[in-house]
Amino acid sequence: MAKKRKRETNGENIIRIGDKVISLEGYLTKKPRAETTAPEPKKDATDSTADSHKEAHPPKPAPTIRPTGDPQYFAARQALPLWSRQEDIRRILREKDILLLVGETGSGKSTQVPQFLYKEKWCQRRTVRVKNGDRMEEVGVGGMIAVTQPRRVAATTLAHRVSKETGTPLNGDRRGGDKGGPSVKGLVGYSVRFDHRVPPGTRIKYLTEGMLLQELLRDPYLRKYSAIVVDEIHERSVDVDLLAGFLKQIITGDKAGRGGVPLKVIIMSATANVETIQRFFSDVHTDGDSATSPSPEPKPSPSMGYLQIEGRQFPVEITYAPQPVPDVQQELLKTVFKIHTKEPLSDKHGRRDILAFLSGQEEIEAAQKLIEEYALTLDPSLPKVKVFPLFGQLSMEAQHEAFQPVKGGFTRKVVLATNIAETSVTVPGVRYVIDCGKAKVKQFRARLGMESLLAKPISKSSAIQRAGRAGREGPGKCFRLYTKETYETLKPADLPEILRTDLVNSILTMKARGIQDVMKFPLMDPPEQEAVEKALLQLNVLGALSRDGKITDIGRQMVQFPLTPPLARVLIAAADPKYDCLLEVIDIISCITAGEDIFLQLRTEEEREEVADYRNELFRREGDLMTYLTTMQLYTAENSDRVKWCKDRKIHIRNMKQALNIRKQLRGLCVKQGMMEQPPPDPQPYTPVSPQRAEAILKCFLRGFALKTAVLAPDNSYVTSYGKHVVAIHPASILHGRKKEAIMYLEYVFTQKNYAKKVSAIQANWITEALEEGL
Ligand SMILES: Nc1ncnc2c1ncn2[C@@H]1O[C@H](COP(=O)(O)OP(=O)(O)OP(=O)(O)O)[C@@H](O)[C@H]1O
Repeated sequence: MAKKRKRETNGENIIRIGDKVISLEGYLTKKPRAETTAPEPKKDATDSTADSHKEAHPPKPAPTIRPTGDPQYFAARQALPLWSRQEDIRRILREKDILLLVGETGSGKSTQVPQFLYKEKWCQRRTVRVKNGDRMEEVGVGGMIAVTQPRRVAATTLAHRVSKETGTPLNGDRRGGDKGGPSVKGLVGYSVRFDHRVPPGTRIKYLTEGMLLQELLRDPYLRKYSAIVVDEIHERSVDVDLLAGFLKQIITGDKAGRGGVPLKVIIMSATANVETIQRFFSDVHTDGDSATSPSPEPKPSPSMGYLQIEGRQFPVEITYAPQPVPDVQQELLKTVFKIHTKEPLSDKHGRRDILAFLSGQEEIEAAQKLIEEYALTLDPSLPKVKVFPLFGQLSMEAQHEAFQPVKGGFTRKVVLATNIAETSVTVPGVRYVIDCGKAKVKQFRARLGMESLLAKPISKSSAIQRAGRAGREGPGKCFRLYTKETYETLKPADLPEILRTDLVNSILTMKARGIQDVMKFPLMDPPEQEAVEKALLQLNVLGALSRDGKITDIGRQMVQFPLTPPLARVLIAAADPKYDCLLEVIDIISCITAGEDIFLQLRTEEEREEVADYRNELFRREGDLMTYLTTMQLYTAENSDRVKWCKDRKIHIRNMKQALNIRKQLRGLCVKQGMMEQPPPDPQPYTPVSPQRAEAILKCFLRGFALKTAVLAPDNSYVTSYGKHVVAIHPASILHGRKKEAIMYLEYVFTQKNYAKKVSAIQANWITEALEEGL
């Protein structure tokens, strides 16, 4: 990609990518335009019209089916509302390829459906003949069921639960098996980032949507699988929308790639927008890659069944705040201790623990501190309180702690979670839910290339899901820290992520999967054309797409990394002998992708004085990226007490550990891809990076972030190179208040003001160099 490419010069800056002609106006020059907002969701998530589509067959009387697996779970499984409908589920799927299954939270969808299906005839592995180039070859198709989850913690906890119910080991040894029956290999497995447990013989595999998308790149017909269960579709992450598009292509395609074996798709949720899903799977789009041209007439549904299962296992009593709550943290504290002091610790159903939903990591950590401090003042005759935080950036081990029974019998567990625990999961012991009514939502403004992360009111769908976490092991209670009137004003569902996110990643995934015309890819809610064009252009600048819109070798290499395309591009540039700084770049990327900032915010002058000397050792005048590098290098060189090392510098211990995990994974991937030799083990002596090497590292980052740069204007403000907006350096950056010739920033966020975050000082001419290298 090093060669310079000429832009078309018919009077304006334009570039052709495939069949798109995109203007470069505004990237290098100003082009004022009004901003638009993304459209509202079209339909209520809890749409009552769903009833009119109910399965035509009346429910059959509950057959007396004996569960298989571990007998200690028989009674609980038989009590689930889904249990008596298992024959209906099997019957529909014998006849049809798609089933939309709507059942209340806790009715047994995620745990039972795959168990109902894996013994079905259509679910057995078959050997078929498929075309490979000019010749026919024999391949195995089917045998496994994939169950996708929006989050890692849901995939792993469900796999643990189902492996217990089936009485088969997750670690793949042969000691398990139905009691008294023949020994079996593993039946259940899971696959999430950093962790895969797929024992030999696995028939039911829980995995994140992202992992299945990765598998699709390697196996476009999903030949391993007989069925894909898309669980919690209502969350409408970009990944699940892409997955739905790919699945639609497979089920409506000619099945030759699967040797004629159909792939069954089961879509599940408690709060799905039934109409949107039915409409999506009913009309057959043409994906633009097939030989046929788009059909003007929607074709009939490719064999879709719908089943709505009423009833929940246990009731959940909902209480609203009588009036608006001025201070949510205070109200949370009051509610936790009201429950704790007034309600029993357990009953005949088991423990009665608390799960509270807060908007983000910061709020959780603040609440944890408040609750722990207050708990110390309690009467010693009362049970103790043990708080567990639960948010996405925690390591999997730390997340799993919240799912363990609390140690010490006379103790109540209080789990403080983000919406990571909102769907799919059962947190054992939880019978009380406290819902603060907010969640941090990412919103990307394509035109500005800017992302905001603001706490916003949740949707009704989320509120229902949150309450659903309380009634899973016995009758539960949900305390909503907002009024009934506020609840009524909540939107039925959240805006699908694809309409409010940077599309660069999604489009690269489509291209890697061979989709040429991304505008024709089937999506439930297609994004605006302008957002797609911006993403195409950015991918071209990154060198991931050629000018004719095809994915390049670099693009193909980029999708192998669990990173955003700009960061993946930086990583690949770092392996180029011209820059040769892969280990350093991995260290920096690990720190910036490990969660919220690894540097804790210093709130008081005292705190600042306390850490000043320590932190000065880490700071580099080149800015935040080089500071992260020094921090990681010194941290890994430390071989006595890393916890103390972090505490002295007010560095987030958990995030630093997570950064180490990411570093290990990225190093492993780079070795596997032949980008570097196995690096020497830690600890390595610390050697400061020379200014020349720092320049190479920053230039490498510019390969991914040339469009995220700003130049100092005569009035001392920073003006972005793309769009010409004024941006300020965020107070958390070490370059805050400094005047540099030009800056590069990895994030552009809107909170109270437009802020550049993760900032580095660069030279203005490096920007043009990097852009020319890309174009
Ligand atoms: N990890 C677990 N520990 C204890 N009980 C569990 C666990 N997972 C599931 N269960 C039990 O199985 C029941 C059914 O769970 P399942 O996840 O299958 O329901 P669901 O219909 O998929 O719910 P949701 O829509 O809320 O995800 C739960 O209500 C709970 O009683």
